[in-house]
Amino acid sequence: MHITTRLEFDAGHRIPCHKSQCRNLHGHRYAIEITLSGDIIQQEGASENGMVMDFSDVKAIARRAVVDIWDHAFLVYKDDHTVRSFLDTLPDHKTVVMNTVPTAENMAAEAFRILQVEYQDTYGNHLKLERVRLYETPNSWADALASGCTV
Ligand SMILES: Nc1nc2c(c(=O)[nH]1)N=C([C@H](O)[C@H](O)COP(=O)(O)OP(=O)(O)OP(=O)(O)O)CN2
Ligand SMILES: [Zn+2]
Repeated sequence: MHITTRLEFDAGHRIPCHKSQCRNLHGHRYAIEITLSGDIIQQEGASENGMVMDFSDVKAIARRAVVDIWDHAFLVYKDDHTVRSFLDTLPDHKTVVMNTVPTAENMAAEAFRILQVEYQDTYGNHLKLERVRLYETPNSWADALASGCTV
């Protein structure tokens, strides 16, 4: 069985060497979808009975490990020295320095890497993170998959 839940957040970024508009500082209303697989829990009387994992628990983990860190932050590539220097001048600014250029692909890969270890199989139901889908706009997204082909 597969389950998916979705969270949204706002963040700023730029793609420093982009051929067009995306080299400018701008922001998105991002959405992140978390897909887990596992057996349906069969434990009479348990809160999770009939579920792969409680959606609220899936979201709480994603919020703590990724969404709350990226929300209302500016995501800056570590080698984007111009913007990093500027951001450093802003007192108490929420800046997240990324090891890769903050494209949808790299953000999906990074979120997958972070979340993979967060979803623990506490019911012995083979719980596994299968996919992180990161929407940069309503029309464009990237998938990081457990198979590793896009991570
Ligand atoms: N493969 C990728 N291509 C682009 C990315 C990316 O992360 N991966 N990012 C950008 C820019 O960040 C840009 O902000 C988004 O580009 P685009 O989809 O063209 O934005 P629009 O607002 O024009 O989207 P519409 O859906 O057409 O309104 C560029 N490319
Ligand atoms: Zn963008």
